Amino acid sequence: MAVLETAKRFLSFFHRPARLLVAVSGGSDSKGLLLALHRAIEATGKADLSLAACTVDHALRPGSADEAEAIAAFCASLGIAHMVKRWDGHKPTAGIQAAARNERYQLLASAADEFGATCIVTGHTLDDQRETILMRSERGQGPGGAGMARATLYDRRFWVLRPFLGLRRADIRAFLSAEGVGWFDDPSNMNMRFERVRTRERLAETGGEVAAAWDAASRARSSARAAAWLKLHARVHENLVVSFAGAAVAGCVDADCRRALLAMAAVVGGRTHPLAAETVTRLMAFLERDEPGRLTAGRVVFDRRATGLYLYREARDLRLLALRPGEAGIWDGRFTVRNVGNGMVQIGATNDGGLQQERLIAAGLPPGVAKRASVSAPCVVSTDDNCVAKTDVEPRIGPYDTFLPGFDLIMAEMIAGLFGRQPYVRSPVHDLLTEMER
Ligand SMILES: Nc1ncnc2c1ncn2[C@@H]1O[C@H](COP(=O)(O)OP(=O)(O)OP(=O)(O)O)[C@@H](O)[C@H]1O
Repeated sequence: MAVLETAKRFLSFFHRPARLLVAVSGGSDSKGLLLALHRAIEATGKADLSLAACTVDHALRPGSADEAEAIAAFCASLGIAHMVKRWDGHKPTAGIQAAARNERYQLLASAADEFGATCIVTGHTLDDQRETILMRSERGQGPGGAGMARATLYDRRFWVLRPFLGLRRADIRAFLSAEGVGWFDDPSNMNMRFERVRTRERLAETGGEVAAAWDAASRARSSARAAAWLKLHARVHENLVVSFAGAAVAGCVDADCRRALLAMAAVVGGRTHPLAAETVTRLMAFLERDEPGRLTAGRVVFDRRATGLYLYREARDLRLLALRPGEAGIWDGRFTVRNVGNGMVQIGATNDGGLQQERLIAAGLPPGVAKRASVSAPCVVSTDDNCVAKTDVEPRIGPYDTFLPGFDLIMAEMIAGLFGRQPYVRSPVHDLLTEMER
């Protein structure tokens, strides 16, 4: 049967020993995944692979706690350790699905920590994939906008693997029915307020044809080309300025190079998302003019000079971040700062641009660029009386540090390296890009 075979094949890719945390919502996909992985381990007698499970109770509707308990009982019947994580924090009225998703991944990662898991596994299916591709392409990412990766690194800590991404939901349901196991149907899956639900309806009408044109392997190849272009042409100075040689800029008409440039711009601007399509059009027109000048987009100044193109953070809206001793936080989306001193500190934009400016000039940047870029450097602007401020500062790779899709790993590694960062955590499966994305 396709479902069980898929589970067995997936397990065969693992570096051993491994402990997989299965994210089980109680819907058919994740319940089918848990059961299929359990049966696959039973059938192959792989003692060096084990399962644990976690259910996130979003506490958004009555009865959710009972459903979580029912999943706990199902796991107990299989002898699988299970944990319920409840979302107790503030729940916004707008964007509830996105907020629930962020919270869910955080809670799953904390469960993975507690279980000593090697990775997290979710039950996304081909049906989910088609919806995602259609939604993203309609949001302006063009036809065939990116789909989900089979493997995504969450928060630089855990790989989230999606072994059923090539399977249809109907097959998983048939597998569960044959095993005599039922599932919950989440009522929010019927709520037409949600974009995903509307997309699902439309796909059902068109038979899923619209969304088929995307494949992870070609995206991974494009990512590799983008990385090669960055290696040749991009330089990072003091983690504040990214420069490109003048001749390289003309290359941005190529889609891969453009993606690389936009990813760098997102890092410099401290943003997780790429620029909107109309802003990209404006930027490309500016670059094609090939004349000295400045354009600001997505909190980044694109400073075009005879010597090249320079990207740096615009000196606006640089907020303060207060950190207690031992605490870490993200400043301006661009730097993770940890307070390793003994007093409270406030991080803000530098009040001594002069020193930074000298460093940037010494690194070979035009004085005008050095001057403008230096004022967006992080710095301790105040600390408690009689305390010595001490901080660890690390640059953030905004587009990839929270969710890094496997097909962008090569480009993300290149960017992280240019910013002097350690490589991302390795995936627990062999040869991620060739085997997982096939
Ligand atoms: N409440 C939950 N508790 C544990 N796992 C969950 C929960 N909700 C979803 N998941 C996991 O995520 C998978 C996808 O679920 P669903 O399609 O509802 O989420 P999504 O919001 O579309 O996906 P994404 O994880 O990309 O946000 C499920 O198969 C399951 O593995």
